[in-house]
Amino acid sequence: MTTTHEPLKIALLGAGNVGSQVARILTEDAEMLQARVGARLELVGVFVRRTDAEREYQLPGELYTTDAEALVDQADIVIELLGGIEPAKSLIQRAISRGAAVVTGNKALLAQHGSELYRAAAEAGTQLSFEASVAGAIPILRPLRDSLSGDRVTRIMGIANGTTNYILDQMDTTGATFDDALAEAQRLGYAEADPTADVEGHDAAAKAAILANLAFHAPFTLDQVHCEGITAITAADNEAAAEAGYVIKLLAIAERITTPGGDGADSTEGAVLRVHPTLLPRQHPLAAVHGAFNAVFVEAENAGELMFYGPGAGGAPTASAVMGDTVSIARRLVRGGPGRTHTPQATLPALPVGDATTSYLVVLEVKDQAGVLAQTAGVFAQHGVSIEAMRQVPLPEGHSGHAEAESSLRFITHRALERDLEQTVAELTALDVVTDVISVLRVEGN
Ligand SMILES: NC(=O)c1ccc[n+]([C@@H]2O[C@H](COP(=O)([O-])OP(=O)(O)OC[C@H]3O[C@@H](n4cnc5c(N)ncnc54)[C@H](O)[C@@H]3O)[C@@H](O)[C@H]2O)c1
Ligand SMILES: N[C@@H](CCO)C(=O)O
Ligand code: NA
Repeated sequence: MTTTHEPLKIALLGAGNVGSQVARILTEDAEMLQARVGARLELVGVFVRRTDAEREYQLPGELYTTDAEALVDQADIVIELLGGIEPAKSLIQRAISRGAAVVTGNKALLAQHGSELYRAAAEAGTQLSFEASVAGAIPILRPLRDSLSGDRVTRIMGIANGTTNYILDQMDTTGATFDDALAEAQRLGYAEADPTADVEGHDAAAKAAILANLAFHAPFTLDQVHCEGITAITAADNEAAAEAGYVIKLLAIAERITTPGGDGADSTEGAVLRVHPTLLPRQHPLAAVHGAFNAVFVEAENAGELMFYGPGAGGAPTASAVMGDTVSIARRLVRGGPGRTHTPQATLPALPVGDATTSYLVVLEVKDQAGVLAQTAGVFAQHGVSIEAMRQVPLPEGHSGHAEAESSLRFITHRALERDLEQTVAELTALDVVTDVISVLRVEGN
């Protein structure tokens, strides 16, 4: 193919897990990319901490630089794969203000400062794309932004963090310990530089905010996401879940809701964003997502239920999403046409998690005496929480138990307001006949 357009200059910031794979693809697939874009994608430099460090994919030495600003200033497209807030944010702002297009996988940055950056890009008439920031290789942001832009998304449930899915899956299927599974996820390049962001749910929460932005066309941020990680999940939780026919997944949930109102209060339309360990029935499509795979389950008014599935982490898969954004941007630079900027315009308030409805699995260790059932069931009733199923189950293996405890009770509730469920559990905990609360887990998809 003949190309008349001059080469497009690409600056790569970061040569870690993802950056080194982007460098490899830009080099090894240069011809293919040129054919698809209609111009050569010329890698003009890679910003690194040390130019002489050993890397997974080695480029000619002269391409490495420690001068990020000079590199950004000569680029048509800047690919940011440093992670973290600074210097990533300033470098992206610098690129935008020069009119360069930007591709990033930096969810931590976008979930906190996205609105400011989207606005800056729109004002500068340049493009900012970030498919890699949510669910790695899976095309999910483009479908939300484009394919579903004529529909109304009502709810998203995602397995959006590969590391925690890998850990929970290993614990469920092989009985691995939390620490061993985490070490393996780190070795395989799924985990963030500081894996606290993975296991405490912050990475999934950042993705929930970005997904909600695109799905609901409103500017949600990380601090509006209710976030619980997986560090408190115990063997007893796993056992209780398995015994009741569920699997535990860390879900990122964004849903449009209308509060019930009543008692003088008006009903409000808004969105609740939450990340927490969640029980799913074993037959739910998301329950079949194993290892470090991700999946995003989308419900829309007209489309119905959709599921997007694939590798959500790892160098090469994430680099695939980065390259997709890069090619798309490059084509527009070559052929003209409006850039794709994302400017959330709707106003949809973020509502507190107490307004969400869900159901709970509650496992209590109780004294084996007359009236225990009536007393515990009574607490659910007082808070208007309806019980779907109740069973007396054996105390979990390895659960030492209290001297007077001879039994445990497992309740599964119908859907109820989160705040009513929370109060129910608090009151159950305080009952004299309840000697321990073994598990409290939310259930979705039943
Ligand atoms: N690894 C994945 O599976 C994955 C998936 C999706 C998105 N992401 C995102 O992609 C980005 C990159 O992830 P990664 O896994 O490649 O991380 P990484 O830690 O492997 O690579 C980041 C690189 O940037 C360099 N860097 C960081 N700060 C720097 C600074 N101030 N100056 C010079 N160099 C600096 C680091 O030395 C490192 O080599 C992050 O935003 C991450 O959240 C990663
Ligand atoms: N640490 C993240 C990388 C992908 O964003 C994960 O485990 O999913
Ligand atoms: Na993606």
